[in-house]
Amino acid sequence: MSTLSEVYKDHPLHLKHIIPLDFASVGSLMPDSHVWPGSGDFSSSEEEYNRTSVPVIDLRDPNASEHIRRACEAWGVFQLINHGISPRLIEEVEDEAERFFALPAQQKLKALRSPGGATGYGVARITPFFSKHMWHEGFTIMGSPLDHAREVWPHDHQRFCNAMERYQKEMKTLAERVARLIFRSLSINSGEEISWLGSSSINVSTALQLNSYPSCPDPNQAMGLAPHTDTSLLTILHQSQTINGLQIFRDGVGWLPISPLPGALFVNVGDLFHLISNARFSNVLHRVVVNGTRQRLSFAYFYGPPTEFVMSPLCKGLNSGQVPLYRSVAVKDYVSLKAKHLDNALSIIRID
Ligand SMILES: O=C(O)CCC(=O)C(=O)O
Ligand SMILES: [Fe+2]
Repeated sequence: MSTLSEVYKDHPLHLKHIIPLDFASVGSLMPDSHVWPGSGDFSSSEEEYNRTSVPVIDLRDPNASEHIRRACEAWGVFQLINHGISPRLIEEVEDEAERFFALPAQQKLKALRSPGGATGYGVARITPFFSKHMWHEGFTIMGSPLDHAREVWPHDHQRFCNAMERYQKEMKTLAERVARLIFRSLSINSGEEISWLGSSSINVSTALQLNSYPSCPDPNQAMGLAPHTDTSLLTILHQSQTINGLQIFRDGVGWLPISPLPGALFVNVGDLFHLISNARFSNVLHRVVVNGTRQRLSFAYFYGPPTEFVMSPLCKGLNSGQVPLYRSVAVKDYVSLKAKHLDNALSIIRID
């Protein structure tokens, strides 16, 4: 059975699309490579609207599944509270991520993602689709980060590895719980479609992405992370508690900032739940803007079915008379399609 890393091996990248800028060496002048044409003003006056409107789901609520269904239909995102992830663990991951991103560029490059690799230090995977670079550096982890971490810290990598491994373990359990609630909201409680969910012997597709957005000399000309949807079933995001940056796109409204809600994790529907729900759930388009004074960190945990699993719009999720909008596709083939086409991957498998 192929892993997510093996799928990415078929889509090697050029080093110029892997190596981040040495942000610490940038003075007050933006390098042209990072100036986005027509980016203009990223601020939004919708902050209050967002604060009151993005659904907040309490995982202890007995009706959580129903609330999540409504949130996935109307928004494709929600803030999750009482999720059970210990604040202490989140702090540890923050400390370790900060320790890594604060290293001199030379040191960080020791963990550089290889051209055919999926894990390690580098720019966002979506970089080749844009003519300008993003104001961002990342570290992708799938399971143990030991191989990369010991290159960076030959004698002091254990605390980084421990924090990242424990965080992924807890995130996996949480993602399973949330996925089960979402499937239940589609009337899928058992059966072939979710036979992989929660199984200890079947490898689900997961990745932990540590994101760092350094402070920027001209935030209005830079892009933290360009607009994209996630390839996952769902994504669980922790973001720095006091710094805005993430924005979601709402039809008829435009870009809305997602202010961090203290203690909450932010969940968004990815392409795969959009497909499985036959487009009932929105795979929300999102981006990240940067700020002029502070570095922002976020940790995205991507969760999906095993790579061999074939997804199709679920029959039970379809009301009678509805037709499937997408063709069936194996997770690995969809990941490949997205690696090649980014914005068009879903339209390629759409049934006209
Ligand atoms: O930094 C964020 O808030 C979002 C990160 C994100 O969208 C991603 O890693 O896919
Ligand atoms: Fe994302």
